[in-house]
Amino acid sequence: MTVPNPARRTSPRSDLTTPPPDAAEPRVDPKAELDFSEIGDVLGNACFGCGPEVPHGLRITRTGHEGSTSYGEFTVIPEHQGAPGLAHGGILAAAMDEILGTSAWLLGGRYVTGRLETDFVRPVPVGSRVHLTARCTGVHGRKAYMEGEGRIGGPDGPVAVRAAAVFIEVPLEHFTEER
Ligand SMILES: CCCCCCCCCCCCCCCC(=O)SCCNC(=O)CCNC(=O)[C@H](O)C(C)(C)COP(=O)(O)OP(=O)(O)OC[C@H]1O[C@@H](n2cnc3c(N)ncnc32)[C@H](O)[C@@H]1OP(=O)(O)O
Repeated sequence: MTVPNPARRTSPRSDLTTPPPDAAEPRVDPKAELDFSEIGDVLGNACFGCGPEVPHGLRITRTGHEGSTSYGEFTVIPEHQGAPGLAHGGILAAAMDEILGTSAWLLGGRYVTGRLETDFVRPVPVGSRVHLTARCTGVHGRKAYMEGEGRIGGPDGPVAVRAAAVFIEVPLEHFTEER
């Protein structure tokens, strides 16, 4: 298996996903926190990332949060394969999108992913349990800056994937208007 180069940069952030100096500290909305366990109900269980019965979906389980830092897990199944025996990179990016979106949800607004940057640090074998963590690093206007990682071999195992993102707050009409 390829050994990650320790000299490689340790953050996937570009300038676009780095909060500006005047960004505000993230504040968890107590209402969003209360709804945290009911996100599945909000999404109607059809979400590719977290729908518990979506065929071949990621079926990410949200395992808890501390402040805006949220935790989740999923198992890479054969249908998530890219190269033989290994998770497809797009699947790992989708998993990061989901957990980053969960932390954005805790801020209380309706956020969508504007930009998602991903570093694939080590291959993830099919059958792996991936432990996901995400946090908000700052809020600036409608933009929430997010970062996180996915580990294999346990919650404290080596990092396999890192991501940074900008989520943009949108009005309800974003989801309801006809297109
Ligand atoms: C889905 C959630 C449902 C909620 C239910 C509960 C959820 C519970 C957890 C579930 C977790 C799910 C996690 C999956 C989350 C997705 O996967 S969401 C789906 C993927 N994303 C999309 O479909 C978004 C598609 N894009 C768009 O609709 C529009 O481009 C956007 C993002 C709304 C922005 O358009 P806009 O409203 O016209 O905003 P705009 O004025 O252009 O930009 C506003 C600011 O954002 C900045 N910005 C805009 N785009 C970018 C960008 N790509 N990069 C950097 N900055 C940007 C602008 O520079 C601007 O900055 P300032 O000038 O204010 O400093």
